[in-house]
Amino acid sequence: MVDEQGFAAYPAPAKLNLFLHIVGRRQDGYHLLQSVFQLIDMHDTIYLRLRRDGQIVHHNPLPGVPAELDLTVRAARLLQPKGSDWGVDIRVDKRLPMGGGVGGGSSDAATVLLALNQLWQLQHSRVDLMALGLSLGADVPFFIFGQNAFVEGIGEIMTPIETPPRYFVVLHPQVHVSTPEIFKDPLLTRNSPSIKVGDLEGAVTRNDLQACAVRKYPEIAEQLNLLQQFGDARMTGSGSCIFVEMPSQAAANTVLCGLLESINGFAVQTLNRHPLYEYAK
Ligand SMILES: C[C@@](CO)(OP(=O)(O)O)[C@H](O)COP(=O)(O)OP(=O)(O)OC[C@H]1O[C@@H](n2ccc(N)nc2=O)[C@H](O)[C@@H]1O
Ligand SMILES: Nc1ncnc2c1ncn2[C@@H]1O[C@H](COP(=O)(O)OP(=O)(O)O)[C@@H](O)[C@H]1O
Repeated sequence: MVDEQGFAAYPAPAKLNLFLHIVGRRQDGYHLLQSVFQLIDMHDTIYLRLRRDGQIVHHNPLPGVPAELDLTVRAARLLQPKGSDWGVDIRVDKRLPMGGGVGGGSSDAATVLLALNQLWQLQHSRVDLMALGLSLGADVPFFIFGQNAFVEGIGEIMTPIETPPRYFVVLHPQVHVSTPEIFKDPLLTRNSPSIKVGDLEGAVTRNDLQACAVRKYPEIAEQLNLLQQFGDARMTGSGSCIFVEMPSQAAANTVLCGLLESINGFAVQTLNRHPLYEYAK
């Protein structure tokens, strides 16, 4: 678990939004959504090493993200008790597409909160960590919750749901979708009917953000067309990643192998629980 430099490895898994409906808007302009968040086995790895000088040091900042703005560093700062001599060295092995709608940054932050809560012996409850996480991003509480969930509000209301094991092909069109721009689109559907968790089975679902993303980014439309030959392909979150269900891991791999080399994709399997689920009580 601990490497020769003293770093321990912690996984930060991705999610897919199996659907995403916009059902209203708050006074502050934030949109109210309903979505099923599904954990998948594609992940970043966060390496952490304890320090006792109170410093939080990021050893390999991501291109275009200064260390102080990285969600891992922000999560550690948020958790660090005032005046504490607990510190940490951070390294991130980034595998998840950034700004791809698979929640990579949020999951990195959640993993840091879960791991440091233990390493720094803080004993915050899961609920407290979720509340702290929400100030870093709307998806962070879900990863701390650690179970597949029907998610409402702006991401803070969660009902655990059982989802069957499934396989997906996930493609990453090489475009950066601006989340605020999509939410500002005058053509965005903002009044999808609200559904109840008990009515999920058999409900007709979609991603309401997808139509706006497809209009603005032809690369997403092209790759959606490509995946649609295999099933009900759709976008996750505010994009740009898209996904389609496959009957098996082998079938997902076969589809990936048949794609042009210029297309970036992954074959993934669902997770039942976050790998660090037991880190919070
Ligand atoms: C829609 C989701 C679903 O998972 O997309 P992804 O981030 O995964 O793609 C998330 O909830 C995204 O939430 P979050 O990650 O906090 O979005 P941000 O980039 O911080 O939001 C940027 C801007 O989008 C708008 N915004 C965001 C979320 C929301 N529920 N309503 C909004 O209106 C706000 O104007 C906000 O300032
Ligand atoms: N550790 C991190 N990993 C990814 N993105 C980060 C991280 N820290 C800060 N960010 C910023 O957050 C933005 C959104 O990241 P990400 O979570 O990957 O997108 P999404 O929510 O669409 O999945 C990035 O474009 C980047 O500027």
